[in-house]
Amino acid sequence: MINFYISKLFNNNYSMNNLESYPPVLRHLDPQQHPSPPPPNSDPDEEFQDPDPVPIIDLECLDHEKLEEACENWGLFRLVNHGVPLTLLKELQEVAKELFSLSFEAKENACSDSPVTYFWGTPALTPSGTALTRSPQNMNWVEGFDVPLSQLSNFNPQLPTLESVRVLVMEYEKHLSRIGRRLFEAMAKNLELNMKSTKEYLAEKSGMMRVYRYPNLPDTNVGWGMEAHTDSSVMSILNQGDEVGGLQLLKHHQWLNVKPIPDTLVVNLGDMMQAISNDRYKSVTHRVRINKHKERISLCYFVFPGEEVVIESSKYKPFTYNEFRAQVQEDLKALGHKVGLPRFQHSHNSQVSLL
Ligand SMILES: O=C(O)CCC(=O)C(=O)O
Ligand SMILES: [Fe+2]
Repeated sequence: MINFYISKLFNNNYSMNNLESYPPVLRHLDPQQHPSPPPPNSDPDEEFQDPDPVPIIDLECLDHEKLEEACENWGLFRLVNHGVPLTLLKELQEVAKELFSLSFEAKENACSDSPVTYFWGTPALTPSGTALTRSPQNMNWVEGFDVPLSQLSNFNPQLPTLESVRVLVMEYEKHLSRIGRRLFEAMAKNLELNMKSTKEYLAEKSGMMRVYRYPNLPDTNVGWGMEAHTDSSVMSILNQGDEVGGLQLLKHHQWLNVKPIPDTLVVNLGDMMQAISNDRYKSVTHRVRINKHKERISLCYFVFPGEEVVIESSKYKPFTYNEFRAQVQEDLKALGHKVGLPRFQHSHNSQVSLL
């Protein structure tokens, strides 16, 4: 009976096998408390604006003015002509899907004693990779793998699907570190940062990768795939496939759906870029909504500054990424949410000391 309820909760084509591939907490949804709403004629959550308003940046013919406008007014843009083979983007989506569809226990076992961390319910991890526990009400409807790129070449997973992910991710990393560097150099030029600091800002091995799966649920009011947040990175480069939407960004107090478009990547700026640019560029607030009908796979590559590089700008006290990350962890533990950049602003000193 319970199994019947649970499988009804998920999509009709949602087999028990698939359900067992999810972490138990993502299966426990009480149908009495969360009755499914009647289907609306049109669901505003799933509508995309036409034409798509998100700025498009062409990496092959980089237009500095357009890039500047996107960074200042959006903090997010779509990247085309990025040079990542379409087959690689698709293969990554497919192999990630295959990995997630393994049983929960198989995924847990594959990652014990491994540099890759398997997590669920929150994207907030400690530096050692354990998920920071959330109360069930604040749970994010997501499971994922945290992939430390610097350790991948010595990693020898027993699970064949994880090995396929490793091989593809190593190939993908080459492309994405090139893209991250190229974009950062163009932004640094626009911001007239001196070249010495530009080279120092990005660490040699500055990337990190996360692979996510968001379940589909008929009642999307149960919560968020990923709640509203800003990224702590310099920038984040997202492969959200070409089928299932879910990413939303906040612009002028309104949430806007970012349409999945084949062969494009989505770049969003993070807190470090906002600080480096002295608030000229913005770390965009975004979130992921749950899709009623289809589960969603996304792969996110994060570009970080060197951990000990001091970020200096007039609006912020000098700080390193290590200090920023430690503060975020402290706030998550103490307050349950990230405070982020305001902690480091000159003008917020007095307020922060009262907290
Ligand atoms: O899955 C997505 O589309 C976005 C993920 C995200 O925002 C993040 O990892 O910070
Ligand atoms: Fe994010």
